[in-house]
Amino acid sequence: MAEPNSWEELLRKMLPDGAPLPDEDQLDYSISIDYIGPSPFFNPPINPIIPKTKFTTFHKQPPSLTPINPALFKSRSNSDTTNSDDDKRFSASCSIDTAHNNSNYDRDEVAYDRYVRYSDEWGREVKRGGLCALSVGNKGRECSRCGKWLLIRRLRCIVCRAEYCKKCVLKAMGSMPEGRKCVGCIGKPIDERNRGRLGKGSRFLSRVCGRLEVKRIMEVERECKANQVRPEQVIVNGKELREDELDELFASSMSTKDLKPGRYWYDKDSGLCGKEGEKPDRILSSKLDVGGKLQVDASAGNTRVYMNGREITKLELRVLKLAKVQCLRNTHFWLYEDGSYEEEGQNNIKGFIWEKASIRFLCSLFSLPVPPQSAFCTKEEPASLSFRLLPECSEQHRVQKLLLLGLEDSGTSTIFKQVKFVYTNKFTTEELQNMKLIIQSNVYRYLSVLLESREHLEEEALMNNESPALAAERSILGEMECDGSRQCIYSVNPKIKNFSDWLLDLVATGDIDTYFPAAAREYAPIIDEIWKHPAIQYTYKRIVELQYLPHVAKHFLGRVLEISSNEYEPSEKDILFAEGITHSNGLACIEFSFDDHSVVSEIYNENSQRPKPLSKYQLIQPSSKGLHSGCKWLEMFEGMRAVIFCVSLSDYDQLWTNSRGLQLNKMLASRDFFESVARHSCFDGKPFVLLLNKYDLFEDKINQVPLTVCEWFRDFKPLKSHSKSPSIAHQAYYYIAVKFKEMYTCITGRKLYVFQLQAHEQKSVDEAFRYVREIIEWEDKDVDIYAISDENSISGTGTSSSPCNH
Ligand SMILES: Nc1nc2c(ncn2[C@@H]2O[C@H](COP(=O)(O)OP(=O)(O)OP(=O)(O)O)[C@@H](O)[C@H]2O)c(=O)[nH]1
Ligand SMILES: [Mg+2]
Repeated sequence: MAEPNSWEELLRKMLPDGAPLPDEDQLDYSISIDYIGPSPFFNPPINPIIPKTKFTTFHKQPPSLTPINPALFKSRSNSDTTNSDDDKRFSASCSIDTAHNNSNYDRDEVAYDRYVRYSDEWGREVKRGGLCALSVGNKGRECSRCGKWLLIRRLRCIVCRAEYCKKCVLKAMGSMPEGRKCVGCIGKPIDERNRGRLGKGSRFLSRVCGRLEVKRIMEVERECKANQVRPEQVIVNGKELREDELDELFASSMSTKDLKPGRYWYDKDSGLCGKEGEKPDRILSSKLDVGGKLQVDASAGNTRVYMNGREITKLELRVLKLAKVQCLRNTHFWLYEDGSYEEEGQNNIKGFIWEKASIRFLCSLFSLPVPPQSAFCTKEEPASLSFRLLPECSEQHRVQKLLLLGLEDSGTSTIFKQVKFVYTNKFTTEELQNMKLIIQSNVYRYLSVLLESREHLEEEALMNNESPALAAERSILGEMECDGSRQCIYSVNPKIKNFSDWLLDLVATGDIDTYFPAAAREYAPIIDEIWKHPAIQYTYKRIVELQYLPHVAKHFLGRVLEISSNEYEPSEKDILFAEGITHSNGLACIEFSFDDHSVVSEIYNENSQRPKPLSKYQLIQPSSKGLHSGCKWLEMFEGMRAVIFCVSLSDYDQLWTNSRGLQLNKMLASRDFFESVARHSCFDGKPFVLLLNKYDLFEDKINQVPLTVCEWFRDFKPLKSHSKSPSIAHQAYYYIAVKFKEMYTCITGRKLYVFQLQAHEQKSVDEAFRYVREIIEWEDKDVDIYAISDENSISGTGTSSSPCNH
C-alpha cells in the first residue's frame, strides 16, 4: 500500500525547491488518468537531462510522472521542420545517452522500447491535452460549466464534446439516461468519433458514480436508440437505407455493435458483403431486401472475372485459382449462399467453393469470409442459417493476423518455434520424429561446409606459406607429417581426407539424401573424430567467414554420437536450434492466445462487467527463402493486423547473394526488403514492429568489427567509452533502431515500433509478442481514447514529423 502522502513526496521530488504543491482538488485524477505511462512491469529509465525548470510553472503544466526526453519530442514535432541533420543525430544520440544513464536500463532493454513508445503516447497525449512542456494553450482545458482550470481528464459529452470537472459532471449530465451526454444533448445523435467507445468504461466516471450506476450508464449508452446508427448513415449498393431496411439488417444477421456508418456493397445472392471499393469481409444472410442494385465495380476489382455481376478483386481471384476454379478472363459466375457456383447461363453447378478445408484455410489466411462448416455440410433452411453465420464470422474477425517477415537467417523460424513453445501445446510425437531426422541430416550438411572450407583454407595457407608460429604450434600438436609433404594447420590425415572427398561428392551430386539420415548412426564415430580434429576446429574458428555455416552447427556437431543414436529425442533447445523444420510448403501458420489480460486492456475495461474475451492471434511466417525476389507475393497478405519484421543485428558485416546472383551487404539487403514491405499498399496504416534480433552475437561482434563497415552506418560516432556511458553495442543498437525508424517515418509518416530481441531466449520472444499485443490494443483504442479526450486529436499521428522534413 502506498503511503497516504506519497504522491506529495513524489511530486515534491520532481519540483524545484520551494515550488508550491497544487491543491488536492486539482490533482484528483492526475495519477490515474487512462494508462499512458510505461508498463508497471518495467522500470522506466529516468531522464536526467530534463531540466527541472520544465516544471516550474506547475499550476499550468503539471509534472509528467514519466519524464519525457525533449529530444524525442523535438524530432516528432510537426512545427519543427527546420531541424538539421545534426539535430537529428542529436535527437538519436540523446535518446541513447539519456536512457543509458540509468542503471535500470541495462537490466531491461525492453523497458526503453516501451519507454520510447509510451513516451510517444504520452507525448501525443501531452500535445493534445496540453499537459506538459508541449502545451497547446489553454483552450479546452476549462470545465464547460464552472470554468475551472482542469489539470487532466475531464468527462466529455459524446455529442457536443463539452467537458466537465468532477464537481460539475453530475449537475451537467444529470442521471445520464443515454450515457455520457449533457442534459441539453439528450436525444441527439452522438459524435461519430465516439462510436467505438460507446458503452466502454471510463475511470473518471467510476470516481463520480458507484459501480452499479456506471454499469447502467454504460448499458444505456450502448443500447439506447438515440445512440444507434441511423439509417441514412448506412449506404448499401449506393443507396441510403430506410428505417425498415436497417431493421431487417439487424434482425437478420448483424448486431447493432457491428454496424458502423459507411458505404457498403452487398451481394443478395451469395450474402457476401464488404466496404465499398474493398474485398468482401463478411457473409450476411442472402436475399435481404436492403439497399440498391449491386454494381459491377462495387469492390473495385480489376480482374475481368465477375461474380453475381461484381468484378472480383485480385485476392478473390487468387483464392479461386488456388481452389482450382477455372477463371478465364470475362468469366461470369453465379455464386449461391451455400457456396455452390456455376457459370452464367450454363445451369450446371460446378462445385462448392467452401467445401474443401484448404480453401477455408486460404480464405481465413487472406481475411476473406467463409461460412461455418455447418452452413454447407447440412442443408438447412436459410432462415436458421443466417443466425448461425454471424457468431462464427465475428469469431473469425477476432483473430488478429500477424505477418512475420525477415531476410534469410534473420531468425523468423526461431521466433515461430518459440511462439509455439510459449503459447501453444508442444510438438506431437510425429513432429518430433521428423525433427529428429532433419537434425541428423543437418549435421552432415554442416560438416560438409566445414570440410569444403577446410580445403580452401588449406590451399590458401599453403600458398601464402604458413607462418612460423602456426607451424610451431602444429608440430607441438604432433600433426606434422613425417613424409615431408607440406602441411599446415588445416591439413588432415588420409582417412579424413577420403571421407571428406566422398561426402563432398555426395553433396555435389545431390545424393546426400540417399545416405543421410538413414546411415547417420553408422557414420557417427567418424564425424565425431573429424569434428574434434584440430584442422576442423581451426576452420570452425573462422566461422565469421563461412557464409553457409550457422552458429548452431557447434551445438549439434559436438553431440553427433548422441544425436545419431536411435534413442535420441530432440530437446527443446535442439528443436529451437534446428534449421528447416517449420515449413512444409513455404508457409507456417500458428494460432495462439495469451493466457492473461494485459495491463492496458484490464485498465481499459475496468468498468465493463463482461470480461473481455481472449483475443486470438495467428502468426503467419512465409519461409524467408526466396521472399526477396520481388514483392508481388505480398499482395497475398492483405488483411494482416500487424507486420512484424525481423532483422539480424549481426548482419551488418555479412554478405548476401540476391536472386540475381549479386552480392551485397546483408544489412542493406534487409533494409531494402523492409522498405519494399513498408511501401506496399497492402500494409497501409498497419502497425509495423521491427524486431532487432541476435543482440548476443551483435554484442560480441561490435567490438571486433566496426559498425561503419556497413555503408548505411558510416556516420555512426559512438560516445567515448567511460564507466558511465552506454556500451558501444547499446549505442549501436539505438543508432540502428533510429535509422530504421527514420526511414519508416519517411516512407509512411507513421511511427515504427522497435524491439530488441534474442530469439534464443523464450522470455525475450514472449516479451516481444506482448509488446506487439499492446501496440495492437493501443492502436485499436487510439481513436476512442483521443476521440473522448481531445478535440484536435483524431487525425493527429503524433509522429508526423518526418525526417524528410528536416
Ligand atoms: N545467436 C543467436 N542466434 C540466433 C538468434 N535467433 C536466431 N538465431 C540463429 O540464426 C539462424 C537463423 O535463424 P532461423 O530461425 O533459421 O531464421 P530464418 O532463416 O529467418 O528462418 P527460415 O527461413 O525458416 O530458415 C539459426 O541458426 C538460429 O538458431 C539469436 O537471438 N541469437
Ligand atoms: Mg534459416
